[in-house]
Amino acid sequence: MRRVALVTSGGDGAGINSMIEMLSRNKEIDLYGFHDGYDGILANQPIHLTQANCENHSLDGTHFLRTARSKLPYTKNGRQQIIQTLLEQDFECLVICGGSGSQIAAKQIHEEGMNTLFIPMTVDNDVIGTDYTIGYDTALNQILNIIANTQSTAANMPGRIFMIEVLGGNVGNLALESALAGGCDLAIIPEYSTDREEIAKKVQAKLAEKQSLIIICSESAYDSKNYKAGDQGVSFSIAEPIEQLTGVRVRKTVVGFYIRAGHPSNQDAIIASKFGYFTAAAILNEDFGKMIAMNNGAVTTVDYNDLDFSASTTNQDLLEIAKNLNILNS
Ligand SMILES: Nc1ncnc2c1ncn2[C@@H]1O[C@H](COP(=O)(O)OP(=O)(O)O)[C@@H](O)[C@H]1O
Ligand SMILES: O=P(O)(O)OC[C@H]1O[C@](O)(COP(=O)(O)O)[C@@H](O)[C@@H]1O
Repeated sequence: MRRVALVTSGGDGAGINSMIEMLSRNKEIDLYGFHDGYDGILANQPIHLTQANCENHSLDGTHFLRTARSKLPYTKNGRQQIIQTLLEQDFECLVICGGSGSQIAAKQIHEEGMNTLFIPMTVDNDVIGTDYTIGYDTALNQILNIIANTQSTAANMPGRIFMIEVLGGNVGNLALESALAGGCDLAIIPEYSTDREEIAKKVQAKLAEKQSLIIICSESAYDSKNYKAGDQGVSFSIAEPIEQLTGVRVRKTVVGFYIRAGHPSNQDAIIASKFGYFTAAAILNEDFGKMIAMNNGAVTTVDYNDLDFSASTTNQDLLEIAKNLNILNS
């Protein structure tokens, strides 16, 4: 039996239970999870993740394991504490599920003495080396529900500007994709100029052509570097000059954390299941130091050393379409 530890780290992502459930099915793997990310490893109360414990819960919105942000991996000393605790318990590998920050930690922990595998999980879909992250599709679907309802009220009561603010961290993928999928009029994303006056002029020009406008605004569309992940309310400051210029009140919805929870969509559940299946294979083949990824529609394993951390994670195809449609804040 291969003794394997698993943590989730950073923001939660719907579907991760499917990945864990799939991994727990493998009879050659003895799987243990720790609550609360890296801190949970030091708290050292492993939970045996057997198939019997995991089955029937893969589609739950509540994860098998709580996730968390932790100071530990930022220092070599912290990482050594994690490694030593796991080695003392004879773990052969640590599976880390998380976003772009957790990915850095996974690589460092691997290089410093503990085999790791990394599974991309974040609603932001901003992880280097993979087209897809667990949780993204469910979050998009939740946003699309909100857009659909807003479109109804926009049709019922014309003459209004609606602005829907969504999560996404430093990357505009959630805003970009939901604006395109939802047929919205503008996506304000951090990759483009967030100059308030320019945005207001663009909105004014669009309002001259349409009865109502629906704008999707990324949480990080700040015009300064002061943004911290999870800050909310940027749409209020963007709306102010729009209202002054157009004389129309902006009706705002800050979607916030509603989108991170809930039952996973089929896409999240099936991709997570595939990730679990390929993670088991990587463990049995001792193919460590890798990320399980989705690229061009296929599950792949990507060596940490092949990751280009300076690359953009914004979806370039969608960006091109949005640019051509003139629905970006540029
Ligand atoms: N540069 C880094 N070096 C080492 N560990 C990091 C780094 N960035 C993040 N981490 C670890 O990963 C955790 C999650 O990272 P964070 O960026 O908050 O979320 P996510 O992994 O979902 O992007 C952090 O709390 C920290 O424990
Ligand atoms: O829950 P917190 O700690 O406030 O974090 C909020 C951040 O988490 C996210 O929802 C997901 O981020 P990560 O998955 O990268 O951790 C971001 O969209 C948001 O900026």
